[in-house]
Amino acid sequence: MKFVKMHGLGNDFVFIENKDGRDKNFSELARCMCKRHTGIGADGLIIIAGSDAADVRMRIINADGSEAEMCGNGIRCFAKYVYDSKIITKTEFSVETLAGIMKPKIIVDKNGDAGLVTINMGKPFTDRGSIPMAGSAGPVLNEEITVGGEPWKITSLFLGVPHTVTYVNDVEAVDINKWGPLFKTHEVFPKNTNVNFTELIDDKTIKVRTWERGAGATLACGTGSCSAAVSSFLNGYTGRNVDVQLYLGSLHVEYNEDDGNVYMTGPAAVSFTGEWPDEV
Ligand SMILES: N[C@@H](CCC[C@H](N)C(=O)O)C(=O)O
Repeated sequence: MKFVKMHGLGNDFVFIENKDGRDKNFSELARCMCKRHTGIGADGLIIIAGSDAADVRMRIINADGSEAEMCGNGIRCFAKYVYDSKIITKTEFSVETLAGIMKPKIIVDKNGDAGLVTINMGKPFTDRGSIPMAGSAGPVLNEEITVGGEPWKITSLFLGVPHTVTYVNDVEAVDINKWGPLFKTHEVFPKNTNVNFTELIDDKTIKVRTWERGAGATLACGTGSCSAAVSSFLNGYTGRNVDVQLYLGSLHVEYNEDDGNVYMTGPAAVSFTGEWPDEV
């Protein structure tokens, strides 16, 4: 089985094409491929498949074998993959995901390949009941919960996947491997949560470190960056346009005033290609 290893600012994925088109359970394959020491090593497995509802379909299986609804860094890589390999020849197209239809826009580089990619991530939802934020009261801002015996203020929302944002003075000082799992399984999150420890730099810049459901601490999280940007705007800390600083670079996020959608722009890169034995 041919695979391509890609990453979006260090959030890394194995890509395979589901050529026969049948829906399969890819959990075990994801667990084996994603293992850092005995596999290819990745935060998730992404499957490229055909779609009746959009130009193409993306499935994302986390490193632990659980399937996520969406993946922000993954879909930028996905867009580069399908554009550079000519599965899709348009620079603007639609991708079916479990979180709905996403719309990538490719910015073509000087070699004719996909360079930066902008994704229309759709509208944020309130977290717990999946109520659209537009026209509703929106999420509860800075709600206090007790995690690991300590009080934390959180803003939770659903932007492709469930996210919680909590503000800290210094993200580097937070032991995210300690706190991440405690947030993830907290009783207030029926589908578990990803958690984004967020430091405010100025009204146009935030710094985010994410602990992900299904993958643990990652170098970047696209849906998490978007959630932290939306939360920062709703809390009155930033404007609608924010640069999100991550370990290996930045994502630009715009929470558009006119259409209520969230637009994320950032890089996507191929690390290497290879063959994986078919018998897992
Ligand atoms: N890294 C991703 C999010 C992947 C899904 C997440 N682990 C979940 O299960 O919710 C991103 O860039 O958005």
